[in-house]
Amino acid sequence: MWFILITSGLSILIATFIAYTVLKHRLLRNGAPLPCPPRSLILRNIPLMADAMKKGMHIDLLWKGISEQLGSKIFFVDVIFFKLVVILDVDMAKEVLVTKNYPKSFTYDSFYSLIGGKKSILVSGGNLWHEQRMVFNPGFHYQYLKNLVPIFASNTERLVSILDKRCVTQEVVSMHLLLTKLTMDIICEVVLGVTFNVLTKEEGRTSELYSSFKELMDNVLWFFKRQGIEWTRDYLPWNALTMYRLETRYNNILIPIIKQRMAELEAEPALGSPAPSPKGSWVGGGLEEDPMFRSLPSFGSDHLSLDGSLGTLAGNSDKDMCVLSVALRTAKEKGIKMELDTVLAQVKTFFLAGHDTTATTVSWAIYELAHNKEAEEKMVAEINQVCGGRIPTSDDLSQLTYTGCVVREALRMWPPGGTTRIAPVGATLKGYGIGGHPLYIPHYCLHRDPQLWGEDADEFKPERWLDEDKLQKMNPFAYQPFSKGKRNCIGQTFAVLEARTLLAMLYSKFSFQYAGSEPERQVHNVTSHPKDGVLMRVVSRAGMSQ
Ligand code: HEM
Repeated sequence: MWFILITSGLSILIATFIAYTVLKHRLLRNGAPLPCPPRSLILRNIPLMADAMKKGMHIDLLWKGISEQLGSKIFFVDVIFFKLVVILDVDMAKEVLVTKNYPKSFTYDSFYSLIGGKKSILVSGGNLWHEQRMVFNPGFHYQYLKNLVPIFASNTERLVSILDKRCVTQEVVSMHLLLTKLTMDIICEVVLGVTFNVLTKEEGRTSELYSSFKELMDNVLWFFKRQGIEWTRDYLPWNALTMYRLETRYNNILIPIIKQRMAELEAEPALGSPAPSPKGSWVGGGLEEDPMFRSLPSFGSDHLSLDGSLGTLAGNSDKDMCVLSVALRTAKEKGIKMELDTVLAQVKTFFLAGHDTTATTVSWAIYELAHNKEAEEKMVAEINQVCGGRIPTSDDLSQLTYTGCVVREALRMWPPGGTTRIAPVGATLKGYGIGGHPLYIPHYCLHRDPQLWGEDADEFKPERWLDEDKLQKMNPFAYQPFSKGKRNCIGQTFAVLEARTLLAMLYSKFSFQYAGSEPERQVHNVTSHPKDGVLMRVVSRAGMSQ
């Protein structure tokens, strides 16, 4: 009996595998065949990949290596059940992201429990995506976010007092861990209008929100890293039950708050017609009218039009002004019905996409500045001159030009993510057949390409962002930490504003000495981030000047 069951199970598996392999080759048959590493090259690259991961090198270096060996900026590699098409060419990236704006690929399915499923603004498409982006855009617009600088600042003050103590004890701290918790506190307060004190509980207890998020994330990643058996997560009952338990625990913290905000907005009288659209289009948070971005030479603005207005930001208290309340108000004015599961999906997406990414950016900036004292001193001089020792205002932040260059440069050298799209079956790209398979654009490879950035592409040079003439001549798709086109990052203004606030407040009081192993290793989860936590010894600036 068992023998029959096992052999028929195995036969079904083998037949499916053969059918799938035949099918995937057929899918790519349209257009010219894509370059692919010969089997030997793949085999050579497996130890390379294992070695890279062990050493904590950036995984995208593997794609860079294959591209150089093949002499092609587009190729595919076999990833067990599908072919991954890797694109390192700026013009091809433009076609995928802007000209065709292909939808997100199925590879995001692995993270559904973290982002609330297919209704998430990160992965959805069509009308649902359009509506959600329109409803949430106002809350990520500079005109609104600039009012939230005090929230960024008051949370950062708590980090400052933790670091004050560490200056005395000379204890080494993981800046990445502290910043991850701080940015989680900030995103919670900005999006939901509540404080969870994730950072302060670091001293003793763990916040329920943080531990439930982390447990869910660890579980998702465990399976994500084991591609061959990933399906067992959802189909083996005990794995599926664990996932259900973890997701429910996380959801149960968020749902009551969301329901409360929805009830408050339901009870609120309608505020009349929405405010008129601000000048120009502003997908991605209205960067063109954002003085923070205007203080830097422009580079590659690609804002595309999307209907929307600044919405009505009116509210009486902090919670009325949270991103969620602003979005619910906009939806009400536009007659868009917001279901609980749709709202939950967006809140979870903002939590996932909106804290570790910024924490990683600031961590890398601190790491690079610790290795580049000249840049640090320049930035500190600017911060002292503009902020004069007080807590920065939004106007101050928009004048921090060099600090802005530091943030841009940290994002160039260490972009936390990439993007993966999928083209319909039969699609071609510059004559190559690409249909039906995920198209991956590794931002790291574009940002470190010497052909695009020059021979110093691997060096941290914030000054490169001041060379207006050179920037104007560059292809805008050479730099895309926030991706490009309509699906660019909704939180980019938020992230840059937050990063500038953090750097201004931290560096007006402290300097950081790197205390980790050289070079800092990297880890690749949903995003790439520093593996060793950016260990730092904190030095008080007051002490330095005495
Ligand atoms: C330095 C910080 C950040 C970086 C580097 C970053 C990067 C990115 C990238 C590369 C994408 C495109 C992803 C893809 O195509 O798969 C993206 C999309 C997105 N990001 Fe960010 N992000 C950052 C901060 C934030 C913040 C603070 C938020 C929200 C509070 C946020 C929310 C989102 C959302 C909702 C999307 C999906 C947008 C859409 O498809 O319409 N991100 N981000």
